[in-house]
Amino acid sequence: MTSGTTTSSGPGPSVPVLDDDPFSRSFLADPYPRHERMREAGPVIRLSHYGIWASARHEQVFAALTDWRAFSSASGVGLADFRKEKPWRVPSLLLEADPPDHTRVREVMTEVLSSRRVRGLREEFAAAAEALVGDLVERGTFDAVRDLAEVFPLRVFPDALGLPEQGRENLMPYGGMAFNGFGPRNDLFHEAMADAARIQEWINEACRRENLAAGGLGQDIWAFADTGRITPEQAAMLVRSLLSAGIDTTVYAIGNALAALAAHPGQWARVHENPALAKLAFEEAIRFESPVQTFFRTTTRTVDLGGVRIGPGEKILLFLGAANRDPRKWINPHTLDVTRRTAGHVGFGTGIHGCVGQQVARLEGDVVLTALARRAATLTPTAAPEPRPNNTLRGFSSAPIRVEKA
Ligand code: HEM
Ligand SMILES: C=Cc1ccc(C(=O)O)cc1
Repeated sequence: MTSGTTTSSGPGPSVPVLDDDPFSRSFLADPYPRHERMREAGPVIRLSHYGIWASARHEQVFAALTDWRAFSSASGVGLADFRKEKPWRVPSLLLEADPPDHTRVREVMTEVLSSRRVRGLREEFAAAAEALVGDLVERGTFDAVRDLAEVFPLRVFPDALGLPEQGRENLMPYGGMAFNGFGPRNDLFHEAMADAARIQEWINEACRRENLAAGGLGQDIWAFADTGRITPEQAAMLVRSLLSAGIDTTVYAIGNALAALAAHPGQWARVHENPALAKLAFEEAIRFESPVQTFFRTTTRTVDLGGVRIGPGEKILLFLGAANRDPRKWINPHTLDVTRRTAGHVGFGTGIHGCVGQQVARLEGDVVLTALARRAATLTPTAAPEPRPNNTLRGFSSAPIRVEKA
């Protein structure tokens, strides 16, 4: 990292240029000081390593996410510009589309993942959380990631989706392909894609109507194909969206929440005293250690963002995790506070592409942290969490903890 030089972007003020590589292992291992440098450099900056624009400030990230007309998703929400290069997979009908194409399939997915439908999952999710957490607390020491964060979502979500038991070991690797696939073709990308053909074959099979159990979210999507609201091809692609976004995100989020709460015993004490705080604690953990750190947009015309003029067809990297720690928006942003008012955080994005599965995610976080709050008086890290580098996701591959039974 060298200090930024400036370049003019036209009549506006000169724009700071930084040479950080936000997808390097050093950056991913310790992003927060780098975020601070980018926020302090200006509302919008240039990252010369990739020749892209970027913002790490809440105001500009929020503005870009809500202005889908000027900041498009249809050219891809990763570094790759779909107008210039072939995507590694068929683009998502939701994530990588703009209105009007996006509108109808988003309406269908919103109905499939309605609050009422998600409430109907609570009993089963809570029972699974109580059983798993009960066993782990009896053990006294366990790995919050390997034994809980990686186990619980893979136990409840594929069942809710209606996936067959066979082959579920492909789900996390496929999420790894999706999330590393938003980055540059670095070693994280190539490692994730090592077995791509076989895994994509399994995913395509898993999306077929005949392979999805009755009563699951997958069949709920397919039912819309019978109404003519969507085509069968679209139904399969929407199931693929759930498989892409619905597993790794919650695994990383639950792992991050547990690691953060173990590192802040005073905050855990508050949740243990009042398990109803579990839901808030999970939301604050998503702000504090955002599982989804970044997404790109592509400008559709000359735009002014934070006083900086950006021409059409430009990639801009939005640092959601940095926006969630911007001192211009948050008081004591680097402090975990389970009673904080987290409204406005962009951990689930915002605007028309805001996370359509966030109620499922919140349910998973709530039932796991509630089950633990009732049983564990204290959480104590027994070793530092092991970072798990990923071009888009921030989280850990291991977070060993000891719990004191309540
Ligand atoms: C804590 C867990 C999760 C986090 C942090 C998260 C984060 C996000 C973010 C930041 C976006 C916005 C993408 C953009 O603006 O380009 C998004 C979109 C999306 N999420 Fe989530 N997500 C989570 C869990 C889930 C789950 C469990 C599902 C499925 C049940 C899901 C399905 C989706 C889909 C389909 C989209 C695309 C929506 C659209 O483009 O209209 N996500 N998510
Ligand atoms: C937030 C991540 C995300 C990843 C993939 C998809 C998709 O494939 O539609 C949606 C959201």
